[in-house]
Amino acid sequence: MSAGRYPVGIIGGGAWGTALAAVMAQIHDDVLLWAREEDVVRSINASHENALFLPGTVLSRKIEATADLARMAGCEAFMIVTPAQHVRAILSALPDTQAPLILCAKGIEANTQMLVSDVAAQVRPDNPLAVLSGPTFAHEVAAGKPTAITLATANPTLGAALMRSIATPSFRPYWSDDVVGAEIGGAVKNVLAIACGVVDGAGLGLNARAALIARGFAEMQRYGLARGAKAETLAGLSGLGDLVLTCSSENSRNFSLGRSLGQGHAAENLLADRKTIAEGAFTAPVLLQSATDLYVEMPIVSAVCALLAGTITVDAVVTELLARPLKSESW
Ligand SMILES: NC(=O)C1=CN([C@@H]2O[C@H](COP(=O)(O)OP(=O)(O)OC[C@H]3O[C@@H](n4cnc5c(N)ncnc54)[C@H](O)[C@@H]3O)[C@@H](O)[C@H]2O)C=CC1
Ligand SMILES: O=C(CO)COP(=O)(O)O
Repeated sequence: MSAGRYPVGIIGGGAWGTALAAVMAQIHDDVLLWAREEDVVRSINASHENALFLPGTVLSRKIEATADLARMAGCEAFMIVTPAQHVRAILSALPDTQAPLILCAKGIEANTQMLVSDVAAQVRPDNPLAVLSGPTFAHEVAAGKPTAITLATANPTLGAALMRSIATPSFRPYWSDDVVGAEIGGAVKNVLAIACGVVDGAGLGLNARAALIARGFAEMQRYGLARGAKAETLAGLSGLGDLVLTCSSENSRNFSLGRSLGQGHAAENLLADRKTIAEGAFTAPVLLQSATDLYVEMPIVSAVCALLAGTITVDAVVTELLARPLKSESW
């Protein structure tokens, strides 16, 4: 990539877009971040903090925020970091560009069952695509803590160029040619993190959590392989790696949503009160529908859907899962 004023533009000023801007500021002189909220733009430009979505992290002065998408036209590559359900709209509104798009949302589009890369390929057929996904809590990445992540793109030359433009001494991408696998790992683990949070909130113990991670991973593999993912991608950073991270920490919004469900709070109230995104709540119903269409069994995902819909209690869901017919552990 040739030198330009903004080597990488970031679209989305939530916690993750802001953390990625902090990473980019370690290696690039100017970083332009588009945020939807004027408050976020003001907070970043005036106080060098994203007080709404990543409070407490002091940001580099190299980061400039804007609410004007037209300003992003000169960027040589884009990180698309809005929630999955808004990627279609934001890509449609992006200025005319043929720059590579690095897709960072973790989810599946409601109604269409499309992965974010499918949406991007449909809306922006002329832009090269890559997916960035892995075990990456935003506040740790923004603080410069060591992090490894999958950068998936079918084109190895593009993969190498993008890795060079985003890698820092503490942020290490690994290339994969398996875009579908990288996306499915990130989308499915969010739903499984809700389930692990439920186990924690209901006080079901660490054995149950380990069982849920292992059986949840079996669900991720069944579904991923049915959609064309490679097994090794699902077992890598963007699959198992991210599953382990988000299933074991209250820092995960998905885990903490599940924890409150497990403590008996109503899903409707929890979702209405949220200021930040718990992607798993949006992914769960479309994932279950997609799995059903593919004849893939996903009992844990199904249980999360029922809990989110408020159609079952935690006690009943646990009884149901444990009462399933005894079967072989492989699949
Ligand atoms: N926070 C994290 O640690 C990580 C998050 N991700 C993924 O990044 C994506 C964004 O998550 P966060 O930055 O954490 O979100 P956040 O919860 O910190 O912020 C919410 C974001 O949603 C945006 N938003 C809300 N309504 C919108 C609309 N109608 N159109 C466009 N944007 C809208 C807000 O502007 C804001 O950027 C999600 O898919 C998430 O799974 C991926 C890796 C790590
Ligand atoms: O995806 C993440 C870490 O890799 C963030 O997880 P949550 O969205 O559950 O907070």
